[in-house]
Amino acid sequence: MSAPPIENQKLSLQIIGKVTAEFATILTTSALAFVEDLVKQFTPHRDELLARRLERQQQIDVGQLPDFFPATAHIRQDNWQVGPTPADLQDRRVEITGPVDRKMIINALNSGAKVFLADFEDAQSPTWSGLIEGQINLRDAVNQVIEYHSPEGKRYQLNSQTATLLVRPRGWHLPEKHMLWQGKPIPGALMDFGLYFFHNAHTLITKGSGPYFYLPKLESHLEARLWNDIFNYAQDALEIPRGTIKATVLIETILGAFEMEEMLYELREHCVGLNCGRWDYIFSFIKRFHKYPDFVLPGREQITMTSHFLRSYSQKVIQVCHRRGAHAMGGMAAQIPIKNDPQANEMALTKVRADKEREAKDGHDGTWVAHPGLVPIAVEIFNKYMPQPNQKDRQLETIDITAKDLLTLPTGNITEAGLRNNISAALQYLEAWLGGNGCVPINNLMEDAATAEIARAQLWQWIHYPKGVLNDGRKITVDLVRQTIHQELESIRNQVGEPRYQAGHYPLAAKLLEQITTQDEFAEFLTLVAYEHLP
Ligand SMILES: CC(=O)SCCNC(=O)CCNC(=O)[C@H](O)C(C)(C)COP(=O)(O)OP(=O)(O)OC[C@H]1O[C@@H](n2cnc3c(N)ncnc32)[C@H](O)[C@@H]1OP(=O)(O)O
Ligand SMILES: O=CC(=O)O
Ligand SMILES: [Mg+2]
Repeated sequence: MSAPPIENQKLSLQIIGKVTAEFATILTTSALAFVEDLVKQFTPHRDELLARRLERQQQIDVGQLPDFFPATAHIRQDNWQVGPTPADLQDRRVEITGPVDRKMIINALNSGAKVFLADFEDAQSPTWSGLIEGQINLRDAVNQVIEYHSPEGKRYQLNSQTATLLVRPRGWHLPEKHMLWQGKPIPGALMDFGLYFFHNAHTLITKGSGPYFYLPKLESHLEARLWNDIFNYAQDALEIPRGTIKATVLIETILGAFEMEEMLYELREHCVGLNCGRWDYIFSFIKRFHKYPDFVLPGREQITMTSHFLRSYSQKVIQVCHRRGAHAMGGMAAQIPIKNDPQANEMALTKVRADKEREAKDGHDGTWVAHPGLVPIAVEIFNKYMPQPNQKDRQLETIDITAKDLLTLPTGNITEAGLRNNISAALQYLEAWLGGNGCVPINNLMEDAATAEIARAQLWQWIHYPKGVLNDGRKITVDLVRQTIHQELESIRNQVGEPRYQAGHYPLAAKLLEQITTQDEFAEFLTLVAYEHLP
């Protein structure tokens, strides 16, 4: 299917957000016509697939546990490979991620990592200004003219050698309320993908790179097929050969784990890898089984990648990817460097090292880091275990991961410290997110939308089921959570001081957290609830 010429189209997309002179360089008539085309072509199907997610949830709610589909067994058995991997994606040993903030984009591209994932998703609060500024920043980065002057007088610009750029658009669930089509918010993913692709695809190709994407939170191979259709449509519209776009799919939902091979198949012309998005994966595990009183997980600090269900899933990702010629990317350790406390810092770095070492030894072809200070550590470990650009030739055919492995509950307990940490982290994260910041350090850990989802999902689960009991015997109740939210809010208020507290969004964060954890219904996404309050 090829798109009609953009110049002949009459624009019916409505822009509700502010359009400054600088924003107008992104929100051009041609770019908006392109986004509008994508929206017209693909929104109805996106809506159907979101409805299908709810149907799957209803099936699970009545006891149908997920399993590998008999109907797609031929895809898992047949002989096929993904399309070729471009030269600048062959070696992905360390990928740094970060929001589309101007300074951070420069720092990340200069960090020494092989790849930079510029994030419109877990690490980005989707304010209108933040998103459009992010598009400006990315365009300037692609054109190698990006600069930043800090208030302290420091000047930032790109090094001669930089990381390969990958962009992660928002997940299918997130709307963009500042762009309306037929009076309704458009899918945020189509805005992020459409604007970035329209403005940068040709330049990237000319530079010898390409339009590369990370695809988040997919729940089924049909959702992967939708992205494939979008890629074909977009490439045809801009007269770019099909197969030029290269994507990496995050396996970060429990249902997606049962269809990872099918997802790779659907996107085989466009897909070069899968990634273990461990944080959303844990969240998805809690969410999809939230009706099961026995599926109550221990405190999130105890759910590590060595837990059977997570280790099994990461091994499955490696097995599937290597069988099909794709990169099997590892995930993000939550630890970040700790300033002014060498001992605590060393302990954090030891945890990061152990995580990266396990990934490299297991067969991952690369990993994620959250901070430039972690790049040399991860590089050193992957250099040691993977001197070659990747280890795709390592086949894990003797490993047999079953549905039971993927559904084995992690063991552990729930402590008061864990309860307080979930409440405090969710409160502080939500407050930051409502203020336009999508990734923050809290207690020396990186917290983003995925980790905050785990925190609030656990609180809901612990309140609602008999197994939600602290290790000192106290049942976690609505009253206990309310009272602890209040206490943690006061403690944060003392810590940040009155001016910061008054200028921030703390009471709203507390209200939303209380609502989402104590209500009967399990909210599909925290970010959807909070988005109503975002400018
Ligand atoms: C579950 C998932 O989806 S994981 C993927 C999503 N999450 C992310 O992308 C995490 C990204 N990381 C971050 O946002 C940050 O590292 C944080 C918020 C965790 C910590 O940030 P800070 O407290 O500002 O870190 P810190 O003060 O140590 O930063 C030192 C320098 O490194 C820079 N920096 C820190 N993290 C990054 C990053 N990820 N990319 C680029 N630069 C970074 C800072 O901008 C700062 O630069 P400067 O010295 O030039 O001013
Ligand atoms: O996106 C990554 C995750 O862990 O979630
Ligand atoms: Mg994620």
